[in-house]
Amino acid sequence: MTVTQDKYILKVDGLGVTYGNVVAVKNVGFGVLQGEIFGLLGPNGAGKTSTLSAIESLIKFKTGTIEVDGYDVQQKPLHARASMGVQLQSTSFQSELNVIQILQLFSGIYGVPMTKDKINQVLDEIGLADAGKKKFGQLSGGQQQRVSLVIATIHNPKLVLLDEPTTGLDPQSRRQLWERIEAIRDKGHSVLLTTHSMEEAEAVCDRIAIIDHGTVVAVDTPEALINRHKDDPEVIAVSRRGKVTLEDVFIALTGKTVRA
Ligand SMILES: Nc1ncnc2c1ncn2[C@@H]1O[C@H](COP(=O)(O)OP(=O)(O)OP(=O)(O)O)[C@@H](O)[C@H]1O
Repeated sequence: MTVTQDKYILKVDGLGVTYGNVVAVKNVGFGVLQGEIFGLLGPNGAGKTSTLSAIESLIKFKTGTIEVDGYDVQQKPLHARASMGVQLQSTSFQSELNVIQILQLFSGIYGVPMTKDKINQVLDEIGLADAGKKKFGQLSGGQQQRVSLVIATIHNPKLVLLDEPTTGLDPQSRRQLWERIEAIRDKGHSVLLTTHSMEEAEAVCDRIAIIDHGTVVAVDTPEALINRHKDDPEVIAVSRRGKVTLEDVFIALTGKTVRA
């Protein structure tokens, strides 16, 4: 982890999000340090996407404050947004454009033009050196995710937001994407990701927050959470084959009930 002097790039404090009568997020608070991968974990409907949407200023929130690189997202939305990169869904890209055209398009939109050499270098870095002329729609899921990660970081944002980045990928593509995410972290960016995979959280996240029913129930490193709870009777009761994992801690903290 390359955390620099505990500088928070993202600060969420007392966040509350409601949709009509539905309370989606209640008094959520956490911070993401410079140069760390922070995971937001929670069962279906826990409030992860609502929290990300509030950070991205896609929805108005009822209570609390959010600061990105020191900019309040409500007071200085343009500054805050310029400090963030968001991984777009693959459906957001025109499938008929080829990879080079997509990189050119988005570098133009973000105002950071890329030379031919720079594009080749980027393609090489993400293992797509021979795929520049391939249409986006012809790429595999893993390749599409790698292109969309590049787009999310094209303007060198301090904070990168990834909503379930590896869902649907095979183990090889998932590992490759983890390495890309770690490379982004190692360049000094902060990454906030959501995931349902406890294995992923243990493998790549420096710290995690577990959120349930719209509230944060735990924040720490995956190892510290396992160590703190490994002897809890609830954790031992759900553990399998004698080994306590982050998933056991997660289930013990959030319950076994399947959410709608
Ligand atoms: N646009 C909306 N209108 C009404 N209720 C909503 C809306 N979006 C989310 N909700 C509700 O807010 C709560 C939190 O949803 P949210 O999508 O933030 O959870 P999540 O943790 O991202 O879930 P998942 O893991 O299933 O994506 C849920 O009860 C959900 O039904």
